[in-house]
Parts: sequence; C-alpha cells; structure tokens
Amino acid sequence: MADTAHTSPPPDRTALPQPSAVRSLLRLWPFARPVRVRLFTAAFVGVLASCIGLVIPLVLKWMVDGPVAERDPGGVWLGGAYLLLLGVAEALLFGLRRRLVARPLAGVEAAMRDALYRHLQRLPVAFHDRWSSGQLLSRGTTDLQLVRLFLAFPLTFLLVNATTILVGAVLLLVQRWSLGLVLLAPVVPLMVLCSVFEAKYGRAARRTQDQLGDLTTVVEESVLGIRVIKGFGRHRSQARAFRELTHALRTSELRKARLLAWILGFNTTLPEIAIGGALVLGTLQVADGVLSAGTLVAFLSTALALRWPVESIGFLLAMGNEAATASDRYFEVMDVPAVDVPGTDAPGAGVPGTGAPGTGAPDTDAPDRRPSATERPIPQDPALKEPALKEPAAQEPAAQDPASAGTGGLVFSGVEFRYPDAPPDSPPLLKDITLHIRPGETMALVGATGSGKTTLTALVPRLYDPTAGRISLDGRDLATLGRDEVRALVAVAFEEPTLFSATVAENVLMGGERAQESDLGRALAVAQAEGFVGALPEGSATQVGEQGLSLSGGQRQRLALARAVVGRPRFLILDDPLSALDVHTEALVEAALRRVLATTTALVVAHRPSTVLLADRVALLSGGRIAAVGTHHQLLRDNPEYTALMSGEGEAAR
Ligand SMILES: Nc1ncnc2c1ncn2[C@@H]1O[C@H](COP(=O)(O)OP(=O)(O)OP(=O)(O)O)[C@@H](O)[C@H]1O
Repeated sequence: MADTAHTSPPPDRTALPQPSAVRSLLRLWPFARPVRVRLFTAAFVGVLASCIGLVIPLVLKWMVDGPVAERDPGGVWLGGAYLLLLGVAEALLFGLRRRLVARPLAGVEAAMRDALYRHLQRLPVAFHDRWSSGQLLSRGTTDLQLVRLFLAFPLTFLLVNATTILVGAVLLLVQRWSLGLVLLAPVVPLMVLCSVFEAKYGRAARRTQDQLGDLTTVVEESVLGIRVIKGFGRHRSQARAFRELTHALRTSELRKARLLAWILGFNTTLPEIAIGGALVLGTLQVADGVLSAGTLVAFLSTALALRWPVESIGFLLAMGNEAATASDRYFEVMDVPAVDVPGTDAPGAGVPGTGAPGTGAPDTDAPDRRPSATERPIPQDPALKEPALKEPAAQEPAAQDPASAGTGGLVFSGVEFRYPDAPPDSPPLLKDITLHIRPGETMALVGATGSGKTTLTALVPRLYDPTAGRISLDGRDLATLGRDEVRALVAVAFEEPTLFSATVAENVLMGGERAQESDLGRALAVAQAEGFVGALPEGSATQVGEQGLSLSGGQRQRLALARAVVGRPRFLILDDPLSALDVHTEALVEAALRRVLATTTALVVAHRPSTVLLADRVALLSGGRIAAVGTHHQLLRDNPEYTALMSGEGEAAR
C-alpha cells in the first residue's frame, strides 16, 4: 500500500528543495523514446539550419572584401544569389524541423495522458480520498501541454542555440581574437545570472502550476455543487473564494513575468554593450589599417546572428523549468504505487516498493505482508465466535465448496481498520470484526451514524484493505484475489448512487462484465426502474446527464441497484440501497430484491426496520466492533442499543 506521503497531495512544494530540472526532464525519456529518431533528426536539422545562418556573414566578408571593393557587379550579384540560397535553405530546414516533431509529440502527449488515466483508475481509493480532482485534472491537461511544448521547441533549441553560440564564438575568435574576447566578456556573468534565474523561476513555476490545480478544483466543485450554491445563495462567497485564488495565481504569474523580464533585460543588454564595444574597437582597427572592412562586417554580422540564440536562452530556460515542474507534478501521481496489476492473481505483483502494512488501503504486495490462505487456515466456524445471539440461517448454503465446508460465504476474521490519514495514535475505526455471513445468507449491518458501516462494506470489494485480520470469500483470502476476480465475485450499490454520462443501459450494464442486454430488463425489474426508464425519451438508450443529474435521487438509486444486481454477483454489498425511495416503491423494490437476495450472499447496510427485514440475520456495529448478531426480533427483544436504533431514539440522541 502507498504510505501517507504517497497518498497525500504534496503540500506547498515551493517550500521544499526543488529537484534538479535536468533530472526531472530526464524522467520523460521513456515516453519520448519511441520518437527519439525524429527528435534527434529534428535537432540535427535545427543545428544545420543555424550553422547555415552563420555562413551568411562569411559570404558577406567575401563580398565586401572582394566584388564590392573591386567594384565587380557580377560578383555582387553572385554573392546576393548565394545569400538568397542560404536564407531559403535555412528557412526550409527550420520548417522541416517543425514538421518532424509536431505529429510525434502530439502522440507523446496522448500516451502520457493515457498512462496517467490508466494509473488513476488503479490507484487506491485512499489516494483519491486525499487528492483533489482539480490537481489531477491540471496534471493531465496543462502540465502535459507544457511537456509537449518543451519537447517540441526548447529541447531542440537549447541544443541548437548552444551549438550556434559555440560555433559562432569560434568564428569570432578566428576572425579577430581581440574583438572576439570583447564580445565573449559577458558570457560568465550571463551564466551566473541564468543559474540564479533558473532556481527562482523553477519555484515560481511550481507555485503557479499548483495554484492552477487548486483553481480547477474550485471551478469543478462550483459546477457540480451549483444546486447547493444557488439553494443557499452562496454564489457571492463562492465568487469571492474564486477571486482570491485567481488573485494569488495572477500574483504568481506576474512574478514569473518579472523574472522573465529581468533575465531578458540582462540577456539583451550585456551582449549589446559588448557588440557596441567591439564595434568601436573594430572601427579603430579598420581606421588603423590593421583590420579589413570585410572582416569587421563579417565579425559584426556573426555577432548579430548570435543575438537571438543568446537572448532566447531566458525563454528557453523558463519553458524548460515549466516543463520540469510539469514532469515533477506528473510523476508525483505516477509514482504512487497502483493497487493491482491486471492479469496477475496476486495483486500488485511486480510493482516495486508498494504497500506498507497497516495503512488501510489495498496493498499491491499483500501476499508478502500477510500469510497466504494456506499458511493461515480460516477458523472452522468463525460464526461460533460471534458475540451474541445465534440461530440457524434461514438459507442453507446453496453450493458449498467441499474444500471450505463451513467457511464458505463471506467471513471477517479479526478484521481491524484505520483510515490512512487517521492520526497514528487514534484507535482503529473497526476492531476485531469477526463475522460469518453464510453462503446464500443476507446479513443486515446496523449501527449508529458514523459507526463505520460503509467503511466495513468498502473492505469487501477491496476499496480499502484491513489493517489487520482477514476477509475471505467462499474460503479464499480476499487479499490473494486479483482485482478482476474480486470484481467478478462482488457487486456493490453505494449510498451515493453515481451515474456516468452514458445511456441508462450502459450505466446498468457496467455492473457485470458478462451482462447481456437480456439481463438489463431483469435488473431494471428488480430495481423497479422499468416504469420510469420506459418513460424516458429513448428508454434505456437515453443519455443521463453528468452524474445522472437529470434523474431524481430515487431514480438514480434504483439504477445503481440495477447495476449491482445485473451481473448476478455471488456476493452483493448494498449500502442502504432504498433510502431515497418512497414507501410504495420501497415495498415493490424489496419484494423483487428478496428474490435476488435468495440467490446471493449479501451484506446490507440498513437504517430502517423495513430494510432490516430483508435480511436473515442482523449484525450490530457499535464502538467499532460487532456487538451483537441475531435475528431482528431477537435483537429487538434482547439488545437495548438495537431497539433504540430501530425506534430512532439512538439516532436522535446523537
Ligand atoms: N476516507 C475517509 N478518510 C478518513 N475518515 C473517514 C473516511 N471516510 C469516512 N471516514 C470516517 O469514518 C467514520 C465512519 O464513517 P462511515 O461512513 O463508515 O460511517 P457509517 O456508519 O456508514 O455512517 P452513516 O450511517 O452516516 O452512513 C466517520 O467518522 C468518518 O468521518
């Protein structure tokens, strides 16, 4: 499992030491590798184009000292033709460079985005509990654009410009070493200034990109929560919060602009002063007859040709720093160990450095940290350990695995759980949970608000892993099952029914890998959703809006229930599935659900007696433990806490 540092979003990273920009950028290599030939060719073409630019001053020198001095019009025309050819070749080569990289780099950006999305799907729920969606969105959008821009432009031009400056410096020194030294005098101060700039700009870029992520979160929350904002008239305070963030972002952007202006100023002024100095000195040397006019022209043309490569260093460093920051932010997410490796039986096999025990989120190397099913036999009848009233289950096992006779169904053995972000000295939320739901049995889970019912149910589909103890499904240790196996065995309907921007049918059918269109009707019937789905403009082919907002709460809940039952799961986890239904619909759904529950092993979080009555037995969760197990009537008779909860007194007292 990821440790807290991994699951937590980075705090203010600008306060931390920044990793070297080069090291951050080198991490992009695996993604850039497939297009390396194009990148290197583009760099070579760029260097060639730039060197052609440096030949132009040499042609000028030849023209001034030759045809111009000798008043030879034919030579002047020839020189002009050479210059034109060189100029056209330079332009064509720069165009070719751009063409070479544009398409492959769009592919690199898409591949990185794809990898990020796939990774996000496989990260533990604990990670998503802690990271804001805006931070993730901005890493998958703006940050990746910055990376593509860097690979397309500054990466090549840092190389092209460095080569141009180097070749140009040699040409200057060869033409007239004394003038060359005057021109090269600003190199050392400029290098110092550039390194100071780089450090400062790197921090500013980090701050800006983090603030952009926060801003995205606010926008997203405002859009999704628009009903609450309007309902409570919070648009002014929301707008104020938004303004504060945009103001902070603007301040950071201005700081970047100031830093950029500062380095551009130095990068322009110092070389200009040097060129001025060389011009004065060169003119004196021409006047003294120690230097030809052609050499001075060539010298100054070379110096002017080097102006852009020097001036642009500021821009290129800025873009490089932004890309390095983007790379850091991208890999902060990519470095969080994933929960599972598809196609492997043991979750997380092959993913290095994952999973410290006791942190509460699904682990990728669970077999390492917990003994395997063969090492730790499941207690022969964990139900015997249950602390309170017992009676035979109404449903006997339909088909028990002979190898695990008596341990089939859903078994919690000494399960303990603490959320990864809970204070380390706080007691675990769930302690020593030992519970046996027999094959085919429906167990209701009852407890006060906040007692941990949802948390306990979330352990079954492995949204989180217990911090101690074990859960088994039909005798198989849950921790040894791959993600696909768990998904095939367990279906869940959450308290908050989430629907996706897709058709009703797609939303329901995503509940079962092998679910067919024919299962759709059955699932909708169980959830008593046929009526309203049939009345939708295009029936089950109707698109439901973002998060299914175009449907009522009860309708969404019924579709979520249909999704849970569509795949005929062996284990069904329902978190208060009928809470948003009216009494009449609830009775109809219950009648249909009863038939589904008869064929599955189910754990149903229940708040109301009507839901509890769906179950064969009831487990009472109190103080983080299973305080009692029995039938509804037994618990009503013998357990005052349960009686209070069912009568509503318990909740009212809280
Ligand atoms: N992701 C999380 N990180 C940290 N703590 C959490 C997280 N989710 C829930 N909790 C805490 O765990 C406790 C139990 O929450 P849980 O949702 O399991 O209770 P519940 O019994 O289902 O409540 P309800 O009946 O109101 O739905 C609460 O105190 C809650 O604040």
